Amino acid sequence: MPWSGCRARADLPVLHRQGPAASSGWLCSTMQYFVTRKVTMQTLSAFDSRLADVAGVSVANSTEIHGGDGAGLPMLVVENALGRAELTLQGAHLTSFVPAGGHDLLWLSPKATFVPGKAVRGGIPLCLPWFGGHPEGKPAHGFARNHTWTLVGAEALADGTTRVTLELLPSDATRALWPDDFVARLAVTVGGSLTLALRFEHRGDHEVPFSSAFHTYFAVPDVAQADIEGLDGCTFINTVGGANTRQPQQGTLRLDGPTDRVYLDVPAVQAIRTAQGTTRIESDTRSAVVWNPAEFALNIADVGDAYRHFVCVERGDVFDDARPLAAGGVYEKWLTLSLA
Ligand SMILES: O=P(O)(O)OC[C@H]1O[C@H](O)[C@H](O)[C@@H](O)[C@@H]1O
Repeated sequence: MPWSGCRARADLPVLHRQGPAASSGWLCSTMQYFVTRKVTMQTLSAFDSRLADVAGVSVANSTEIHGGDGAGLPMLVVENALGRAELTLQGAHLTSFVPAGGHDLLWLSPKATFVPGKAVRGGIPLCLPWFGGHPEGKPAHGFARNHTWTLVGAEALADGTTRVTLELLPSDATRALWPDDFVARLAVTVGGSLTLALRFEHRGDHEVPFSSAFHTYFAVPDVAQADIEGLDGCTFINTVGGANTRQPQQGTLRLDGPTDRVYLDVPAVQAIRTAQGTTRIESDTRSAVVWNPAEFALNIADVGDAYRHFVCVERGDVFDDARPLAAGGVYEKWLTLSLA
């Protein structure tokens, strides 16, 4: 589903922080209420809270939902009759998606921490505006996942889904890592399926290297028994141990140890089949990174032996599939997850 592909009701506009109609009276009379639970959080601005009030979106805090010490991270809960999702404002990072009557498609580590500035382990971190390590030693997977995004839109759509839009703009912290101006937006549509539509506008006056991925952690009962389909015949780069060897995938993929592979030029759709069901992955991105560290996870504090219960299939545009962004260039890609 493309960025603008959802059928929005004409009387339910996206709201912007500087929008002319940001009065609660106007909102009450024109927006359909889907609110399941309202929590006023001091961590969100008054305007953000008002957006949350009008479109089936509630605000919460990670400590309320996931426990743990300290202040935690502000979160959004998006819920309607078709499905329910949770995300942290930090990173615009999905941590849960449950279609009605189904199970959570996303894995959130039982050892996950919700700490400002540190990416949450699990869900869908956004790797942006680079994937993997950086040649100058800047943080892996870019800065988008570690910075706080702003809720700028909330809509109840005519088809019963709910869409929230989050935005990340430059700050002193991002300029230290990425000197150019940019506007990053993520539209998250929650229903029987989950769609993330990413838009990154490069506002610099010169070409820049660019790569990106939806680094999705899928919940599986046992990673050793999960079948990944939709990669047959694709060339993959095996990056385990820095090998960087290339070979074609033959048939269905089942992981049998530490795995870190970059599949290039993949078909639009993959499926993960387990005893629990089949998860469908669709995207207009070109790559799919498949990752599970297996026993190496024992050295990763927020994973440990829980590695058995996820597999990452990260749709994006990375390695050979990445393309630089020209001056003023825009990157727009989407990902849709559902139970098959
Ligand atoms: O620990 P992170 O920075 O979140 O990265 C986790 C993993 O992300 C991707 O899957 C990369 O291909 C892996 O090499 C990396 O280990």
